[in-house]
Amino acid sequence: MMFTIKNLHFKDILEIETMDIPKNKITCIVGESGAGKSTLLKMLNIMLSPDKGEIYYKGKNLLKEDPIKHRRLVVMLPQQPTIFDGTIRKNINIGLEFAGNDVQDDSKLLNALELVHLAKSLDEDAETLSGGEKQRLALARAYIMNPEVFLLDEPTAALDDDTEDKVMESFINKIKENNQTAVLITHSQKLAAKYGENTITLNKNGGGSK
Ligand SMILES: Nc1ncnc2c1ncn2[C@@H]1O[C@H](COP(=O)(O)OP(=O)(O)OP(=O)(O)O)[C@@H](O)[C@H]1O
Repeated sequence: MMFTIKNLHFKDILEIETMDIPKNKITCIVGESGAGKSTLLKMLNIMLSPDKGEIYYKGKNLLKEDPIKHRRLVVMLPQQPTIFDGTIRKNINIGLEFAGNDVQDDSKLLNALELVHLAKSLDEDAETLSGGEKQRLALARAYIMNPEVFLLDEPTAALDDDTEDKVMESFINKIKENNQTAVLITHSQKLAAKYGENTITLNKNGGGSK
């Protein structure tokens, strides 16, 4: 297992007796708005801690792990990713910089842009991109960090169906090739049916079920 959760409570939002998230699989988290999907994802990245209970990452208790080190291995793409002033190049490299890693050269950055189907120059100002283009830029930023696990919060919410399909297909093929794991929140039944190998449904006012 990549993550194991036991007896987790968080305010009146999450109550999860037990939950397993497998390694090398695509896990989709589904459930109505407000059910706590983003809250759960943030806990897997130590952005939030439960009031009670334990979360284990590869058998280690997350509450005892260094969040900075953990976030090199487990990278989160938030629902509304931040775009920084400056070029596309800077915006892809900035995740590596924040993690204290070396930046990548242009050929690697261009590979990442290609993977997310963003046909733009690295010198272009990121601020001028559309909402869906910014979302793909942030996905490229997560990808280039080469983590063990991707936590993706509605990564294709700003994309049309056709682009969503292209981006997810190449992204997921790549992470399969690299033996990586993904946990992905989605409202798209189509996406969950096509790519989900494991589905977790969260219900409002409490628990998770499988
Ligand atoms: N740190 C927090 N403290 C208190 N309440 C919070 C906190 N974070 C989120 N909430 C509340 O918890 C509930 C679940 O929020 P969350 O964003 O996890 O839902 P979600 O399932 O991801 O929803 P959506 O599908 O709309 O994105 C919401 O009612 C939200 O207001």
